[in-house]
Amino acid sequence: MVKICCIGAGYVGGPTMAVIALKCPSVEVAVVDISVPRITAWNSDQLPIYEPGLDDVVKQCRGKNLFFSTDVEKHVREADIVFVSVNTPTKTRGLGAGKAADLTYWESAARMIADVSVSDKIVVEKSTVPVKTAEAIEKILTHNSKGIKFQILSNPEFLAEGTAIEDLFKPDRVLIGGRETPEGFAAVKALKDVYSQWVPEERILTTNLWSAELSKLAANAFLAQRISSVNAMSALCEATGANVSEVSYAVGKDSRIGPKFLNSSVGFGGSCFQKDILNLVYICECNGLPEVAEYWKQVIKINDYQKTRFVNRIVSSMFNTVSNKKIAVLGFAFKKDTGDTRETPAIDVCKGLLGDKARISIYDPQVTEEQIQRDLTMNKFDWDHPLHLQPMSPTTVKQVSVAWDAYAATKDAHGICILTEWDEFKKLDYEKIFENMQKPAFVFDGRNVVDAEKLRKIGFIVYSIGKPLDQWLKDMPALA
Ligand SMILES: NC(=O)C1=CN([C@@H]2O[C@H](COP(=O)(O)OP(=O)(O)OC[C@H]3O[C@@H](n4cnc5c(N)ncnc54)[C@H](O)[C@@H]3O)[C@@H](O)[C@H]2O)C=CC1
Ligand SMILES: O=C(O)[C@H]1O[C@H](OP(=O)(O)OP(=O)(O)OC[C@H]2O[C@@H](n3ccc(=O)[nH]c3=O)[C@H](O)[C@@H]2O)[C@H](O)[C@@H](O)[C@@H]1O
Repeated sequence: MVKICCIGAGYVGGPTMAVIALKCPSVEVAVVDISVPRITAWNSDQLPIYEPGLDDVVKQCRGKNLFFSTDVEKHVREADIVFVSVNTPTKTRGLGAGKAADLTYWESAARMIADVSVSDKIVVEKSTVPVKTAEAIEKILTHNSKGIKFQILSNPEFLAEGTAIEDLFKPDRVLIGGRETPEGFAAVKALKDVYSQWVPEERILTTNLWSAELSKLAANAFLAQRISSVNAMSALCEATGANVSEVSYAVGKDSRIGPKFLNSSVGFGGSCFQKDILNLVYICECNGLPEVAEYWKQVIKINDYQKTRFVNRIVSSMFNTVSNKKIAVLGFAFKKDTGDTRETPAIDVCKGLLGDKARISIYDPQVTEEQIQRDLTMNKFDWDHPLHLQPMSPTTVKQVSVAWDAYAATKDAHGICILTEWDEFKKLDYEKIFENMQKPAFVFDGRNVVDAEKLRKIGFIVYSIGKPLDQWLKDMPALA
């Protein structure tokens, strides 16, 4: 029986391994982590991450061929294939701070693998890493290996949160990069044999190591670039009276461009887009390509601009001050169908409003009060370290409260900001909400989820990102 061990039981390691266990009953899969609470949660009825369909998959395999454990060394020692899916945060100190990937967790995992191994192993990079990381990992493993042979593969993950199980069941592609040597080809084949138990042959792409590593960074950069492109257009739409949804639709109808990933928003969030682009920028700079670095930096600049623009629009529409006004924030997660708040645009928007002394009442169906308070007090990039290593800030932001539903959050509010596209926000009783708000009552829709015309008929002043502006908003222009 092939034994797989995955180091890192997070958003990638957990779901990916659960699906491998489900689809490959003859493979034994152990997912290990240094975080005790995380592993305890994986072994309970309350899984540590919210992901549609995940509970079902875990329930079918856990205890049969899927195990979650903190005994990292034992499972690594026994495994034939070791996936490494640990954090690769942005460095906050030293060389490359604010851009380069911090490979501390990766390096310590590699050293541990070398220390405990007593048989040959395939080591798979599942985390997103800078191109050429495999070379460094190979050095660590071979210099400490006591004669044991390691083959390094790059097998980046392309799942998106909220649709992880669907994405893993039917991936657009699985990418495996390896050394172009007989041993390298054999390792690639061994991993391919795992995926080919449910992924059609033509969707499993094999490349050299560097192409696989770089393709992951490139894919995220291209995806984020599309959002920044449409968000840049949203600003121009507001200035000209064009409607960004109509523009996206018309542009996306070109089969060379395609319709997906063209929704204008308050900005992209999530643990990876910004981190991976910063990493790409750093790699370009290190390789003497400042023009290329500058090109990709712009994707992040536009994303920051979009969040700032949104805050400025709120403040300027409300007579240029939100001081002591209650603003209801609907949605805090970085997208719907996840409780993940890493790098969510809601953090920057809330901080912007707090900077103007607003009182904020937040409702999100999947995010806890503790998480929101931590997010609003944590330093940038601290969120991407293992949970037990994150600073536990004892301070809470007094002007922020967390409500149990959208009606409580919006009661007596002056304005509503919609920051996550949860389906339930489309179906709220906005007449009731309007009655219970201060007047004039504002809705700032950062996700274009509400029917703006319907809300205007109720009496709201509505701002929908990238859409023609109400007369009120035209009369109160926002500085970008
Ligand atoms: N979240 C996502 O949707 C995607 C993430 N990725 C990449 O996958 C990697 C992991 O991301 P997530 O799963 O989101 O992170 P995560 O933070 O949810 O999980 C990482 C886990 O690794 C554990 N860990 C860290 N060092 C360890 C060590 N030395 N030994 C054992 N466990 C250790 C942490 O405790 C944590 O539970 C990152 O490189 C990320 O860029 C790639 C595709 C999608
Ligand atoms: O490497 C990763 O971590 C993953 O990053 C993204 O997945 P994820 O961040 O989970 O979610 P996305 O659906 O890509 O959304 C990212 C952000 O962009 C925003 N977005 C997305 C699409 C769109 O049209 N407009 C838009 O603003 C979302 O609301 C969200 O804030 C990629 O889609 C995955 O392929 C990749 O594996």
